[in-house]
Amino acid sequence: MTEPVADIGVVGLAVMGSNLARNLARNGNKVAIFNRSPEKTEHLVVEHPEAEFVPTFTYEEFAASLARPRTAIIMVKAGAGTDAVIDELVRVFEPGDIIVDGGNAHFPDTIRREKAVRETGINFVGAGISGGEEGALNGPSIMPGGSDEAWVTLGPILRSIAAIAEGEPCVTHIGHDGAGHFVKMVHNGIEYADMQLIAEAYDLIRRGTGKTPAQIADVFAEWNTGELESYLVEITAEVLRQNDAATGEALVDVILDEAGAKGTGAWTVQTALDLGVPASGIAEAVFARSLSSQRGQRDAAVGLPGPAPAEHEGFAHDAETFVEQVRLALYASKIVAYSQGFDIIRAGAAAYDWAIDLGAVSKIWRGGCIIRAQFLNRIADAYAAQPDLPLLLAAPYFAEALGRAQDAWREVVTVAAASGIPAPAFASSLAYYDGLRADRLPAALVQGQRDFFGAHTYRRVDRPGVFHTEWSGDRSETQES
Ligand SMILES: NC(=O)C1=CN([C@@H]2O[C@H](COP(=O)(O)OP(=O)(O)OC[C@H]3O[C@@H](n4cnc5c(N)ncnc54)[C@H](OP(=O)(O)O)[C@@H]3O)[C@@H](O)[C@H]2O)C=CC1
Ligand SMILES: O=C(CO)[C@H](O)[C@H](O)COP(=O)(O)O
Repeated sequence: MTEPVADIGVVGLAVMGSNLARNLARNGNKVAIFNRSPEKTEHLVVEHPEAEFVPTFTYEEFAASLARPRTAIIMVKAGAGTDAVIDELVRVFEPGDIIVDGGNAHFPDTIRREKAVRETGINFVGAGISGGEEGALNGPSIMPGGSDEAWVTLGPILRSIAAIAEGEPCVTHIGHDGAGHFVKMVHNGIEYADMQLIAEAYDLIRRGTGKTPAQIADVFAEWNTGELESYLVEITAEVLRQNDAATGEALVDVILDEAGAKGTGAWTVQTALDLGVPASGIAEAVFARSLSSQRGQRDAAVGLPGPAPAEHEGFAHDAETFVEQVRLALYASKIVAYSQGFDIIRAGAAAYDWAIDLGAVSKIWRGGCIIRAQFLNRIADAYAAQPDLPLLLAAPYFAEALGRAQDAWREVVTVAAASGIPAPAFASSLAYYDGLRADRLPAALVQGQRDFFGAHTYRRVDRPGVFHTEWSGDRSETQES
């Protein structure tokens, strides 16, 4: 019989779980490991003897190896795999033990699982973990939900393995039940938007200036020394600089232009729609990936009228000026994407009764995760100055940056449209910004139309109340009681 020698266990030893287990071991924990296929367990033990893992091959053995109260982190394929592992752990665990799901679970699943597991007396914590392979090993950003009771035990463990940014661990108790996975979902939605904006910036620079991918890598490397400093800008330079060994071409030119997606971006947009939050920049990023993968429709659209980007190649007369305009447009659009992301979190917190501290969220995203960026310090500052900030992009720092970017942002969107270069995230971010600023929106006409065909009523600018016009009668106005 296995002795209860381990402080913590990890179930699921693929990329994330194996590296997280090593991170836990490096930080003074005795780690029990288990994977459905035993080969992964055996492999990890052989590859990393320094970690002194406790290998286990049945759930009974896994539970027996853990000191009480038992704590296990699940890192398996989200969905049915997570449910299967939870069922097994609930079978072998006892009241007071803690099960942490560190995968990319959809937050309604986490709410459901937390409720079901709580009834057994076992604590269930859905924790978003970001940082990929490197982050899991060296320090991810961690977004745990779950109960206050579980956080007392988990907090010190998670703090010991999280990334450190500005001297602070990138982990905080986000809120109860599904709050952690909700925030991780929005993190990924912002990730989609950031990646799409960067991709549009690359495309515009390439077509506008004729620079090679390697030259554009230099542009991104330079941008990474300023206000755009971020992990995604940094790795963009790396990807653009990479040559394909087989052809000698830039790797980016031999990668099929059809973007994949595992679903977290779509969940973010679906949630934003449900909550009535106009997360248009994030939505465009998700749709841009979908469009890229519609190969049949893209083939059917070849030859349709419109400017042919090739004819406009090198349209930027002053390459350096254009590159700077794109930089400013990227920064402004990025501000919009983050502002929309924080709006989704605020709306989610209200809808699900989670006390989410938006400033704390911005702080734990400063290190370890995929969207880590210098920029998040400015967001943290904005929430520190005004914790109930109604609109992030209107905070003084961002308002100034948006002011500075105005002309360039508009010029880049104009030039993209005129040249037939798709820049949906840039364009929708600008339209969103203009929509917010507008003194008056054509929504008034939409209200009139709704009242016309469906007696849906409207409110007036000059007096309170709800009104309807008798459109099919004498067109007099009545006030609803
Ligand atoms: N990869 C990344 O960069 C990131 C991933 N995540 C999330 O972390 C989790 C793990 O990701 P990753 O390491 O990439 O691994 P995968 O998502 O590829 O999942 C593979 C792991 O899941 C296990 N598994 C699948 N189905 C079952 C099942 N029914 N019962 C038991 N185990 C099962 C596999 O076991 P077996 O070996 O037996 O097949 C394997 O250990 C996922 O939820 C993912 O979304 C989060 C952040 C970043
Ligand atoms: O969670 C992550 C990082 O935070 C993953 O990298 C993310 O799942 C990637 O998503 P997609 O495959 O949809 O691009």
